[in-house]
Amino acid sequence: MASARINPSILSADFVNMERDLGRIATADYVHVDVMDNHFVPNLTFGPQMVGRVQDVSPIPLDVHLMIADIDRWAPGYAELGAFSVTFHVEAARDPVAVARALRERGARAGLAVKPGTPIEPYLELLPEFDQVLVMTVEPGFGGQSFMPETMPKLRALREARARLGVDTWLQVDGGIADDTIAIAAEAGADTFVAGSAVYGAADPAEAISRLRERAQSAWMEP
Ligand SMILES: O=C(CO)[C@H](O)[C@H](O)COP(=O)(O)O
Repeated sequence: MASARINPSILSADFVNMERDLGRIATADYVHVDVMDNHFVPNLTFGPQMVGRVQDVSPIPLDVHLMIADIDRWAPGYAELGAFSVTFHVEAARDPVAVARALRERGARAGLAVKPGTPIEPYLELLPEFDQVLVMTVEPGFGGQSFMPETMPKLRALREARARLGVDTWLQVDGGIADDTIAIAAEAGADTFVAGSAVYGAADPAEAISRLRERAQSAWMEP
């Protein structure tokens, strides 16, 4: 397997020192950009103008996570900003496959996200339409919450479906990922890990990124 992907979430960065804080995670794989609209989730972050500026100055590619309503209307614009990947919530989409195709047509990887309470089974056969699936391991909206291990069966189901369908869809987790939880998600099948407070709350974010990567990869190697 390739190395574990670590995507720090700038939800935990200093919003008025964003360029500095992007520089602190230059050794990560992708920067996770949480777009929240105060409708789909109770929190509010930023929209396309800010994401475009992050795209301009980030040393690593953008992994945009849309936690917004009316996805069918707004998601394609984030791909046009040049994001590497754009992930949207199935709970907010009228036609998830059409959204995924619109994202891919615009050059972005298409990602499907599910909240902790949303079953994954109805979407397993759609895996070929998506480049990544994000299993939320907290309720979306805020950083610093506790990891929910009860979401792990979804990763196992996704891993099985991916093998059966012969696709290479990345399996991402987001929420409460830290030194003590990343191995649980890695063992269940995750290969891409979003971490906000565990990276930006560390004295040395680069060291935290490296440690998280090593812990995930060690979990893969355990029998
Ligand atoms: O999507 C998110 C919240 O909805 C954040 O990316 C996530 O919570 C990361 O924060 P932490 O690692 O501190 O849990």
